[in-house]
Amino acid sequence: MRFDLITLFPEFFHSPLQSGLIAKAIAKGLAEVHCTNPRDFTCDRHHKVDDEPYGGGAGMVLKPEPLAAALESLPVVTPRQVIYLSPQGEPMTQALFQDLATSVEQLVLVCGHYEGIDERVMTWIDREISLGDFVLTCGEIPALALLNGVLRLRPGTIGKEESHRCDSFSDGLLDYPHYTRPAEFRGLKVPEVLLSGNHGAIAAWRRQQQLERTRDRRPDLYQAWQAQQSDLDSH
Ligand SMILES: CN(C)c1cccc(CNc2ccc(C(N)=O)cn2)c1
Repeated sequence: MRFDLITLFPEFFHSPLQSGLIAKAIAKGLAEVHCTNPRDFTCDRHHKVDDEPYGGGAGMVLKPEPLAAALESLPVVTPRQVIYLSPQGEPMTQALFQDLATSVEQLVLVCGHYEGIDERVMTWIDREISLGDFVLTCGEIPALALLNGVLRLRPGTIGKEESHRCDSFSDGLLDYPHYTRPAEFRGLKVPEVLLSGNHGAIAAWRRQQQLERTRDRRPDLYQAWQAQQSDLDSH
């Protein structure tokens, strides 16, 4: 899978792409990541990439020419999606990551800054996606999150396929609590059932934990899950 990051700050991505499972996936050739800086596509003496908004108002807007030139400079690998990260986009979810991980071979991620990009650049954009309902100084952080979440789902990135199965959001419920050695830590014990070796009881306890935690912490997810359950029951 090829990721093209359109960013004014390519150095932002250096360290995150050199550590952890993402670095291993890149080293294994599961993905290649390229950064393209719109500033390299400016023609004026000052390498201007932003300008004041027409119609007035605070902040700056990214100019269309450097962005469009940067986008047009990229190799095209199909199937591809050109994604713009902004607070106005569709929210990132595990389902969205699953969709992207299985449907494209190239992801172009356009990282906005300031107040955003000139609307005419949307001609080159297929999809607008948001990390959540908040504003950051840059689109690089959401782009890194999306790259991470999508690459993680590609076969081979995280060893045991098993670890996808229990993703918090893959079955619509939050995850159950996890424990590891020692069995007692500062007087705090591991729930007996987990030490029992009774796999049926363990699975039941974990499911119960998922339901309780989702009900208590995320009533929105819990209701969606209940609705999905009644759909399943009625068929
Ligand atoms: C309208 N505006 C302020 C703006 C528009 C575009 C980009 C940026 C750069 N900042 C970002 C980018 C994405 C997200 C997100 N939620 O994904 C949050 N902040 C800001």
